[in-house]
Amino acid sequence: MTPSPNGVSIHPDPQALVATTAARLITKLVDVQSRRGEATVVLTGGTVGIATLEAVTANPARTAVDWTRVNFWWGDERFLPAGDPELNSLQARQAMLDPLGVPADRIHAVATANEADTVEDAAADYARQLAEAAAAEQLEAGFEPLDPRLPRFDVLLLGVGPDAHIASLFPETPGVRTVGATTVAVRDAPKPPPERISLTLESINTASEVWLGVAGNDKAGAVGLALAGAGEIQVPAAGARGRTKTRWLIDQAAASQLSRRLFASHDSDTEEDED
Ligand SMILES: O=C1O[C@H](COP(=O)(O)O)[C@@H](O)[C@H](O)[C@H]1O
Repeated sequence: MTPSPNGVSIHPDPQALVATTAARLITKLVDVQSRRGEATVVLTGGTVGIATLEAVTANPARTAVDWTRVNFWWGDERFLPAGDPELNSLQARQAMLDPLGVPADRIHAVATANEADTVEDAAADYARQLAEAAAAEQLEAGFEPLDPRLPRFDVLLLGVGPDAHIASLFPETPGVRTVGATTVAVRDAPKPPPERISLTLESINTASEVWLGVAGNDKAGAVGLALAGAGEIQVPAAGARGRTKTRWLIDQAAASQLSRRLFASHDSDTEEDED
């Protein structure tokens, strides 16, 4: 696979990072909607991910987006009962989806532990939801999909853990090694809760744009390794690539192990849209 151009943007602090990412997301959604009418975003959990959604809600420019015509999916979910405050989808609803009035039929959450018997069932159900949306979209829009099992993802947001995990794909685990499937059930995640559902790396990499939002000193090693070209099995964040753009949106602390030479070679913040 030819790597898409990387853009690395370094912000002074986490507050500036999330405010700028929120503004970028709003602009991107306005652009996509003006071309195609509707847009699709894949959300992430985690500190930066949820703070970014809060910043979208707080941004006065949010009204430029037609939120009734944005489809939402998740890169990963924690397999927990409905109502558990650790659910990525619940946090996203509270931070952005509910305040902005996103209609229920645009929100494609992973089944909770009340709705699916096992984490494997939840992963299979999520794959089925994705495939159904892809089939409907292909019928309506009539375009040739990159992967017929997946809808088109305009922007896919990711956080990065201190161990360089993305979504629920942890280093050296079966999840990050999974090929040939769109979703994967995770049973022994090193970060609680142990049971999770994730898009696979090959699904993540069908997105037009992948944005990795990272803040903090504890993430600096992961960012440094990922941008130095580490292997994706050891450093999952290194394997996340958008088809037209991969944006690393980071704060100064997370950038502290990024060599100037590497930063210069990745600093091609070109705007290339495929639509
Ligand atoms: O558990 C998770 O962790 C990662 C990173 O979270 P952070 O709090 O270290 O930023 C997140 O991307 C993922 O969606 C989530 O399930």
